[in-house]
Formats: sequence, structure tokens, C-alpha cells
Amino acid sequence: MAAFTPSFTLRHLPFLNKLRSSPSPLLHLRRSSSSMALPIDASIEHAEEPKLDIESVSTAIEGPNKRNNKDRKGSKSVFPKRGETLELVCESIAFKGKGLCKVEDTGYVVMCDRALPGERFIGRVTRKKNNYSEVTKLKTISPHRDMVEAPCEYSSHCGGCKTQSLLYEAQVRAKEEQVRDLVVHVGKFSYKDPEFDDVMKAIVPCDMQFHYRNKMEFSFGTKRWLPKEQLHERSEDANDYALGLHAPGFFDKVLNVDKCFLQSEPANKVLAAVQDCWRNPELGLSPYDCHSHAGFLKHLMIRSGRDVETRLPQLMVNFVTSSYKPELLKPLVDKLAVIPEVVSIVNNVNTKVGNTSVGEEEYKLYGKATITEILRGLAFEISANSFFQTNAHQAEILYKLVEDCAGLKGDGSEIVLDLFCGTGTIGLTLAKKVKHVYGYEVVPEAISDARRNAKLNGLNNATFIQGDLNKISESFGKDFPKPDIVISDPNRPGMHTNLIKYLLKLKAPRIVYVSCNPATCARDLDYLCHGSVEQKLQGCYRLRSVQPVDMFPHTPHIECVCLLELC
Ligand SMILES: C[S@@+](CC[C@H](N)C(=O)[O-])C[C@H]1O[C@@H](n2cnc3c(N)ncnc32)[C@H](O)[C@@H]1O
Repeated sequence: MAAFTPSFTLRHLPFLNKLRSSPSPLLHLRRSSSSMALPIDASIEHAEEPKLDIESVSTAIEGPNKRNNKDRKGSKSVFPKRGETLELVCESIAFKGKGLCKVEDTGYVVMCDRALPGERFIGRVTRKKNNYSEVTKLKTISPHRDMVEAPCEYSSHCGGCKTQSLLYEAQVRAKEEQVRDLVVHVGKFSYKDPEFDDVMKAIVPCDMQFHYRNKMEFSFGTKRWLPKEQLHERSEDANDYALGLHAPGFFDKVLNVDKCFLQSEPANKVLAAVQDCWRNPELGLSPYDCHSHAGFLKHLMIRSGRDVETRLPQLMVNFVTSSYKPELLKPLVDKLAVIPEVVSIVNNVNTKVGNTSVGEEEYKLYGKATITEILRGLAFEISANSFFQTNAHQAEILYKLVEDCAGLKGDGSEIVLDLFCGTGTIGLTLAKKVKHVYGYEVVPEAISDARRNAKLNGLNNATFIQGDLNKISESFGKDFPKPDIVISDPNRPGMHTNLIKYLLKLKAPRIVYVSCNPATCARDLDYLCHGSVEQKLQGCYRLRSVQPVDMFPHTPHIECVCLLELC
């Protein structure tokens, strides 16, 4: 029986779509030929240094552009030169939401930010990567397919939403196709296997396509970023401060925004109130300058939740500043405290030059230090810096899928190991049906929240332990009985090789792998099912299902819930 070998000459989706409709009954869902020559292996084998970037993934999907520097006519280089302009048509959306295009005649792959399927445009080559080139769009000749009017005025510049002008159905279709491609080309599962279409579930769309984010972090900046066509509007006014979102690709430039369609209406009231007054010279507030390191205000974080009893919205406002000067924040606090939904205002003080929102110290300025949210019937307390699912509405669906995959007997006999447990949400939503939940997480505050959340919900069969799962030692696992079900929900880099080694030795009957990065997820599924000679891993799991879920409409992010069963 022939195994599937991803070919360098694969066409992208049209090819896969054709194959999908005619699966061969002779082939099995198994590792493709071990003689994978794709350079992806070198860049994605190491979870400790995850280098699964757009380069490796586009290579994985497309195959590298041939190393032959002549085209078929033998005269012209296939590699477009830096600065060269090309007329291109976007074929599909690839990893990280970039538009994938091919140069006419040579088929050379170029990636362009914000190019959407069907769009014909002029692009300038800006960068040559190993196997493809990056292109900046100069001018659209004809628009993309499935075009809709974007409701947000910032959508064509803001780094947050990249596909607002693409019909939602087309967005989810593209995400579903990306997951399939990654499972085949990075995960090395064969689409020709008769089970493949059963394993690959249709994406679950999000029925709330705007205002779904419960956490937004806006940055303060000394100089507002303007798109080229608005540069003439730049005022010569010394106070050209901005509060908004980072311009795509710039850590130091901020696009000023007065309203964001991804956050709730009450959260927009907070943003508007701050925008309304923070530049007032009488307040003496200054934005932090990440070059000179002068200035006070770093970020404005707004978190939304719901009151457990009334189910009414409640908000936490977190000012991240470079020093502790509560008197400077007082006028802002007074202005925000009158917004009925605001129940908590805190100040994270980050004195370091780094511009992260987690401070060394946190001070409560108004109300409570936490807000609450309800998920699968349980109440959760959330503090400023702990991880909580950013789309709580869709998290209900995600967690239901996790529970379905866990396939609990419901007799209270099973042990669940909840890896990367955050504030304990997944484990706790399963706790009532199992004997005990053991949760592991690196952030100490999240562990405190998880313990508090267990108490809050009257659950005393959950143990949460703080630890770095990238640094597990031989003794890991000695503190808990062998689990029946492992839930693993790592952040974007996926699982460390040592953790995968541990899981392969542990041999729990089921692993439910929840992922926010289908590329690293596909790599880890490959390790768990097929093993790796280079990493000395012997795979022992069978992939039963991969369920993509759209948690973040209009953005390139894709969540997946995967079920693995011990062979
Ligand atoms: C995608 S979140 C999942 C959280 C949780 N399962 C949930 O659904 O809310 C990933 C979590 O992994 C934690 N994390 C990241 N790296 C870690 C590491 N090396 N060891 C342990 N936990 C880690 C993060 O702090 C974060 O809480």
C-alpha cells in the first residue's frame, strides 16, 4: 500500500479539494512516507524553540519553491528580486492569515499580508525568505471574492481584524481548509485514508461575529500611526499621542482607535471615556515612549465578565504604567467609576523597559480586584493577569466539545490531568463527573485563581499545581495517579518534546488536545501518533477527530479540539 508523500509540486487548495472528493479506499490514516524531504522538519521538531513560522508552514503546505534559479524558458530567474513589482492573484489564505499567491509562469510562492482570495493586485517584493518571498500590496486591480463592507473604519489598517471585508462563511471555509492542509502536510496524515474525512470535522462557526472579545489591550503611544493616504492629516501639534492598537508589524507605532468592534459596548464606553480626557494637559499624563523609556501610561486593558447572580455585564479596567503614581490616575478613575458596568479598576506597575502588561506590582484603585464570568454553569473569578478564554460565548461550545471528546463515564471514577490549565476552567467544568482533576500551569496567579475558583464552586476534588511544563523532570507524574484522560491546552508554541515524551510513556487512554495554533498542533499530533526517529519518540496514539472552532472571527486565529486514543 502506498503511503502519502507530500509533493513539492502540490497545488494548494484546488488540488486538495479535488482529492478530498475522491478518497482512495485503499489507503489508511497513517504517517506519510518517512523520507519526508520537506525542510519543515528542521524548523518544527523542537518545541523548546518553536520555529513554526509562516515560512516553515507555507513550505509545508506548498512545498518549497524549486531551488532551480531558471524558469522553464531558461532565461529569467524564478526568484523575483527585492523591489520588483508583480501582478498577482491571491489563491487562498495561508497560515497567519497571509494571502498566498503564485507568480505567473514560474509558480513561485509569494505571501502578501491582507491579500484575500480572488484579489488581483500589484505587489512589491519586500523580502526573500528561504522558500518564498514576501510582498507588500501596492494597489488592488480587482477585488477579492466574497466581498462585504467592513463595519469598522480601521479594518483596513488595524492589526486586529484582517478579514472583516471577507464574507464570514468564506472566512470559516478558509480556516477549515488551513487546518486540513496542516494536518496533512505538517501532521503527515493522509487525506487518502478512508477515515480522513470522518476525522476532520467541519469547523464550528461563531454565531457572535462582533463584540465577542472579553479582553482588549490598547497601547498608549507618543506618535499616532497614520496610513499613507492619511499622512497629510498629521497635525504639527506636539501632542500627537495615540491610544489604540499597534500598527501591523510595528511595536512602537500605535493606530489611534475610538471604538473597537471586537469588544463589548460597555467596554467601548470605557475606551471612549479615557480617550475623551487623557490628553488633557492639565492631567499631566504622558504616554510611555518605548525608545526613550520616558512617559507614564503604557497600556489600557479592559476585561469584560458577567455578574454571577444578575448575569449583567461587569468590567475591569487595568492601567499599566511605568511607575506607581495613583494621584495621576485619579481623574481617570473618577471618570470611569461612574460607568455602571465598571466594578474593578487596577493598576499594574511595570517599571521594566519591556512593554508587557504584566506589572511587578498590582494595586487596586477602585472596587474589586477581580471580575466574574460564568462558563458551563460554573462561576469564575478573573484577575487582571490570569488567562481566561477571550471569547467566553464560544468557549461554552469549545468546552462542550472537550467534554464530549473526554467521553467521561460519569460514574466519578476517572482521573483527569489538565495540562496548561490556566485558571482551571476546563478541569473544573469536568470535575463534577470525575474522581479527581490535577491541573498544571506556569503562572502562579492563575493557579491561585484556579484554587479559588474550585472553592467558589464547591469543588474539592481538584488539585492545582504551579510548574513549568517545558521543564519537567523525570519525577513528573509521581504526585498524581495515572490519569484516564489528559487534557492538554498549550499556548501557541505547542508542547515541549519532553512533555510529549512523558505522555507517550504515560499512555493515558485518551488525550484531548486543545490548540490555538493548528501548525504546532499538527506537529504534536504527528509526534503522538507517528513518533519521530530524530526525537526518539515512538508514537502510540490514533487520531480520532480534529474539530476546528472559530473563536475569533475576522482574525487569522483558529482553535482546534483533537481527540487521540491509545492504540
Ligand atoms: C491556551 S491557555 C489555556 C488555559 C486553560 N486551559 C483555559 O482553557 O482557560 C495556555 C495556558 O498555558 C500556560 N502556560 C504557558 N506556558 C506554560 C508552561 N511552560 N508550563 C505550564 N503552563 C504554561 C499559560 O499561562 C496559559 O494559562
